Amino acid sequence: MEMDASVKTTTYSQSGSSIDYSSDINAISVELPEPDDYQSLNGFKYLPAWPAVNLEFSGLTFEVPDENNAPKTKKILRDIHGEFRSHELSAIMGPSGAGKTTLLNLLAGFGSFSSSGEILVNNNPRDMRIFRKMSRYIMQTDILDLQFTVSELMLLAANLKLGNELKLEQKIEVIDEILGMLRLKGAQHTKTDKISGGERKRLSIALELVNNPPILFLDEPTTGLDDLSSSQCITLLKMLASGGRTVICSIHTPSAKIFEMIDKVYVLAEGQCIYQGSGVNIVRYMNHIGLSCPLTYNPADFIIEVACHEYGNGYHNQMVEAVRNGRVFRWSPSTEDGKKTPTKSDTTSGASTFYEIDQFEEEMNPELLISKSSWWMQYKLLLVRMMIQMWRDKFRPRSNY
Ligand SMILES: Nc1ncnc2c1ncn2[C@@H]1O[C@H](COP(=O)(O)OP(=O)(O)OP(=O)(O)O)[C@@H](O)[C@H]1O
Repeated sequence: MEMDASVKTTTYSQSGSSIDYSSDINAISVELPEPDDYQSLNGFKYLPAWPAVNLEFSGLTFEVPDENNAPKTKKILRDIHGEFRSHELSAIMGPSGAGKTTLLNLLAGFGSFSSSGEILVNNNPRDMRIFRKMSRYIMQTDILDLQFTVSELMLLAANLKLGNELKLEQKIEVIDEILGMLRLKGAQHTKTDKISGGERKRLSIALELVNNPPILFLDEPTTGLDDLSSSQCITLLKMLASGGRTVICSIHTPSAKIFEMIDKVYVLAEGQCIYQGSGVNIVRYMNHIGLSCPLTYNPADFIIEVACHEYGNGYHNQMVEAVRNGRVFRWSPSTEDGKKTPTKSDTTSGASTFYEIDQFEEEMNPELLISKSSWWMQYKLLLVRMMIQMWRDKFRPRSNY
């Protein structure tokens, strides 16, 4: 029981915040002078503003060895093109096996060795050194430490990601703001094995927001959630996008309500793109090519059925061709003044003017690329976390059967 005393919580109160944290996790935070280059953005008072990011890809192909036909390969993605922009919530849709996760992984920078094609970040070739710092990937199954409360995990993430850049009080303010925005304050003292599915998903997002990344990738964020939690999750992602971020998720069959909230829909079928554009335009587009979506039908279900050839085989090639030759782009959301690339003033703070920039890297504040916490600090934090976890696990009440 001695250890229990050492892990008892301390209450910290700053700017209306009243979050309890494990004193062991707090022990590693050291007070430093206030940094100058943080600004108020989106309610995130102390987090740095990143430049907004547009992601463009062309000729993207991904193939794997065909196990049934040894010397041959199987094409998972076939020469696809597209663009995902800042300030937009984009969704990659398609039937099971269409290649959604594969595309999301390639865009996030995983498995790119066996792929071909070009991926551009704000019109420049993607530099993985920078891209890794600015993007976060939230997987379908979140891995959370069950023996910690929501607040403790958030503070650990803040210490790992923000290092000594911020004082403890400032980190607590940041955490408070994020938990407030994601409606997690009610669960802040609850251990993560007790929180609901929707709260778990929001916590996974909250943990990744700690350094305000400009690009978020999410694999099936609504899987396993009920209708209400799903639409709350998508509303939250839309809010993050409207703050200047580029939010890209894969999604299986969204409800009509969720589908309406998506700014840009990218539909895959058999590794090819059959539609990219605004979700609200999809019915008019399909009408245009001779496919009539019944009034009472969910357009998302309808296009997935089309992708599964339920309305015949003739439409697939026609739709792929319309994407290839650019005819489909008239159904895309309009860009401001026809300008697509974010400017220096267009950041995750929510600014929204667009014009050309030549060197994206030059626009970045070099401070953003420097790791905020040293390997030694990370080692100490993770060691303390492991010890607390082992201790709590040892004294966790177990059922007798
Ligand atoms: N490394 C690999 N080796 C062999 N096959 C693969 C590999 N990666 C993906 N595939 C296959 O490629 C296809 C697309 O996979 P992917 O996971 O991208 O589909 P998805 O659209 O996300 O499907 P789901 O909605 O079911 O998750 C599937 O048929 C999958 O089995």
